[in-house]
Amino acid sequence: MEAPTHGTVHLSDWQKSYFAIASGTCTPGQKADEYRAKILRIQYAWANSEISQVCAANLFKKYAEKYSAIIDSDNIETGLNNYAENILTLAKCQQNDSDKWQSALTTENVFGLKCVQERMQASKKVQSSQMAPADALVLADKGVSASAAPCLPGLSAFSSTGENEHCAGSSKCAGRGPHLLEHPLSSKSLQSNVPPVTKASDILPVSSASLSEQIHAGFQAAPLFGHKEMTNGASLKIPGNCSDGQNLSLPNQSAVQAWSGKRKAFYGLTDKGSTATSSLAPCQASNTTEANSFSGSRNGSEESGVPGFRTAKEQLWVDQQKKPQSLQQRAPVSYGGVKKSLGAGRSRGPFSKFVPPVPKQDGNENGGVQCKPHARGPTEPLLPVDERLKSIEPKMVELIMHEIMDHGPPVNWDDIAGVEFAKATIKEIVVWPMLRPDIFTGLRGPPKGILLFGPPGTGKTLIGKCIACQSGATFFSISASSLTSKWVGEGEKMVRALFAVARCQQPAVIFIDEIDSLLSQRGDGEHESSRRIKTEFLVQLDGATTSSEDRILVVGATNRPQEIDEAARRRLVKRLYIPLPEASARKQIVSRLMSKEHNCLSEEEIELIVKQSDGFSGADMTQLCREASLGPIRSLQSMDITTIMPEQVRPIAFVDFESAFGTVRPSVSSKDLELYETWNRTFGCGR
Ligand SMILES: Nc1ncnc2c1ncn2[C@@H]1O[C@H](COP(=O)(O)OP(=O)(O)OP(=O)(O)O)[C@@H](O)[C@H]1O
Repeated sequence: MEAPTHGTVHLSDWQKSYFAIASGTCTPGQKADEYRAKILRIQYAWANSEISQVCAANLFKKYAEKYSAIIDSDNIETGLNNYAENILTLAKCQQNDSDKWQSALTTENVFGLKCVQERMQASKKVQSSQMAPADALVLADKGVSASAAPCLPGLSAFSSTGENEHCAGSSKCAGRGPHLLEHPLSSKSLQSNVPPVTKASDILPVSSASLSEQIHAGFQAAPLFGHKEMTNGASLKIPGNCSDGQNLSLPNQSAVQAWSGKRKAFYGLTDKGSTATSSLAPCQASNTTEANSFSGSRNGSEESGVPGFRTAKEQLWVDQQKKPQSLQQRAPVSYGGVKKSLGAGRSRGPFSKFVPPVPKQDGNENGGVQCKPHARGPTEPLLPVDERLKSIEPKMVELIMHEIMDHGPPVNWDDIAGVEFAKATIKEIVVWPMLRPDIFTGLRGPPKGILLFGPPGTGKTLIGKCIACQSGATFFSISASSLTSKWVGEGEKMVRALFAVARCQQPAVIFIDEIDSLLSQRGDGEHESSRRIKTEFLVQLDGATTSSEDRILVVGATNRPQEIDEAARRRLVKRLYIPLPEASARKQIVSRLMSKEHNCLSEEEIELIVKQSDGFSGADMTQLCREASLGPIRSLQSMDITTIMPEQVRPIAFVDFESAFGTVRPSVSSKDLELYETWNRTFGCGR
């Protein structure tokens, strides 16, 4: 991008800052400032039509991610991780690497301020114990004076967490200063004293102006994402409760809120359902419920190094917990704050109905480049606007939505009997990285493809689905043979469309059953269309056309691993053998299935069933139980099936299993098993 020539931005500045950042010599604060400045420059360039919106959005994403990564990083050397610390820094004007963020407020002068003095006096008089004793004690422990803190009762719990955004810019910071501990009104008095609300103008006017200015400057990046209210001066206006005079609207609080809002804005810009206004409204979190839950959930947590303090990621986690159960299930904890705000921003999971990407309906949501949930009527046309879906035929998206995307019930690890090694490996290499992309980076990053191989009916599909459920990913399940047969001539397009939709719905798991038929070794007789599908698949799998940050996992399953060619094998880096269930797993399957039925099986009888079913697959065991469950019905021979009462059906007994063994046989031959074992020894990643 060409450097804008207007204003104070010059090419040399641009280059200088680039080299400063690249040199690795600048502090995290300087880097953050630089990235923020870059974001502004991008915005100027865009506003002046020097770059396209797409280009601006891409650049913005890039730098916003870098910026967020710094302010979110828990690493002391590379990040400005500590939210409270930064607020404190702002107010104290110490340890601040950026002179842009200077504040006139210091620990030394804060007590000299008239308003603070007044509040101290007032708090002396007020004996009402609006603050919860526990909170007060926590504050006291920290040496923070509530009497000096301009907190409302509703904010008391917040204070106790150490992240009272409202107070952080003023007395909390001061409270941490050396003088406060010796102050007559310090920890003892705060235990019962909560000061009355003070007019905004009374409180610490000194620090407000400069901070507000800086923050306004920082906010100007917002329009790129369509949050107009952030630039028109309303960005620092606190909506709802906060502005009605009941709560504080201290100038310096505003600054701190704005600082927090500014940070949140970076999370909230593209976050589903998170408008700029809400992200700039810490006061909403100051209602008692929020404050209490905040306090409660973090008590004793030392994760961030500040007891009771929550980072933005943790806040996200708490927010997730507050969502209805169904939502939680669909979108489990995502710690990838940066990714969340700037990535696909999906809010649905594997079991909800597919929500096609549609154009944004108003400028304030998502900035128009992301997918957005939308309740679409049956006749309403599908309008893919996501860049990644522009070249995809809508009918393909429809097909994927109806036939490939899985809407079934969730699967837990406990639902899969046995295969402990495979489950443990998958959790480690796939599920955790999908849940914590921030930790599993570089070499720890998840593979793009894994292969589950083994006899039929051993739970490979279950595992694929479980991966999706447990990692909060959207589950796409397709049989490779249907690519070549069902969508004749369209298979290649379907592969492309599938990956494109998955990219919009990431994190996503694409489960491909019978993957051998897609990736079989090339032969002379290979059909041209099959070859094209295979090529397209390998291209997609390689991520050649995708960003390396895409969180899409391909899980291939096969009963014929030996047919997979070398190139494909290499790409499916983790090849896990899913063997026949051992005795303990078979017992688990029978016990689990029987526990849902009326039965009279004793422990010994179950053991006998397990013994007798040696060599059965999971699917065989299920079939055996089904067959046995029909026994009681068959024994009602003489009765009219249309008239019998449910209670007339006797419980399932061992005798039913005995007769079931007469018709249900193991589906896997020992010869096949040998083949799997051999292939596992050669190419498998198991033990
Ligand atoms: N390990 C297992 N634990 C519990 N149930 C199992 C297990 N393995 C198989 N089943 C039962 O068998 C059914 C079929 O399993 P699944 O489809 O996952 O096997 P698969 O290995 O994918 O088979 P295929 O190779 O034929 O596609 C499951 O719905 C489940 O009822």
